Amino acid sequence: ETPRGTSAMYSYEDCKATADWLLAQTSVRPVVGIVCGSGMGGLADMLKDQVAFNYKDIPNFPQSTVHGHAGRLVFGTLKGRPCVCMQGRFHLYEGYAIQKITLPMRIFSLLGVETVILTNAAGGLNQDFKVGDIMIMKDHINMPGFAGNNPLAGANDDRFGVRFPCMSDAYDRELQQLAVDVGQELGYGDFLREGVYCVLGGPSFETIAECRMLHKLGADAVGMSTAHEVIAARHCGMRVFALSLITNKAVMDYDSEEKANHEEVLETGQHRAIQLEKLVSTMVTRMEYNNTNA
Ligand SMILES: O=P(O)(O)O[C@@H]1C[C@H](O)[C@@H](CO)O1
Ligand code: HPA
Repeated sequence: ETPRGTSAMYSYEDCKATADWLLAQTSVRPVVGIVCGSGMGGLADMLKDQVAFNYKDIPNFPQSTVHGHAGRLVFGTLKGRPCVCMQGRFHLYEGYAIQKITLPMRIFSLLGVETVILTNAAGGLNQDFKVGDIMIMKDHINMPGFAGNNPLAGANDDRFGVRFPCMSDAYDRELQQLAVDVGQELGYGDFLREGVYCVLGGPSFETIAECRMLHKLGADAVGMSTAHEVIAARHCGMRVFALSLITNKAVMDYDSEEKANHEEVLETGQHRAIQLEKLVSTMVTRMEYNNTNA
């Protein structure tokens, strides 16, 4: 009998079929996979010689339902490096099973991707953070995971990875250092930070008491994505780098007039778009790869 909540929802063969379908339609053999956060879809426009697929046309793929997430998988090159970019990601609050949200990571891996760069919009809990800051993720707190909502729950297929993957090394330290170095060179020192991201289920934004609690627990930023993708990506052995754009300050004070809203999130994305693109594209050109295509 299939166990409850099984990750066998998409078997290895299903993922392989989707990857093979994509590989048959493009000559790009991506070594880097990029995931665009809310309002950061412009990252995909950096790719040259694009071959793009609407999610609705890709076998087994879910659909994007959130404003600011276009729903296209874009292949192309970034300064000569073959890349694939998700212009739109999936979230728990859209009603998808967690295995469905993270399916693209397994497909990335089967496409030959070695390194995943994930971006997200997040609320700043750290009182030193300002709107527009870019936070290099050094770690995460997976709140839904505490309640058993982990993308790896269910039968494990060893062809993807081991039953109990380590997460203390989830965020590649060399890539974090590379981001610091590139950020300094580009003159981004004033708004480049590092910190811990906490994922919640959403879609409601946090209460004041929740924000205070998360901050006390060690989170610097709060959002509704990324950590699940990181777990799935690490499970299948890809290197991970992630960053949060602080699009709003989490409301921590009962006297505050601030109210979190998705429009502000998208607007902040627009303001920082150029710098985000420059940071990511420069990092991609400086990374080391095993694949000879790169
Ligand atoms: O896909 P990300 O994590 O960037 O999206 C964040 C979380 C919610 O989907 C939305 C809230 O404005 O932005
Ligand atoms: N909370 C949760 N998710 C978010 C936020 C926030 O304040 N801002 C952008 N995504």
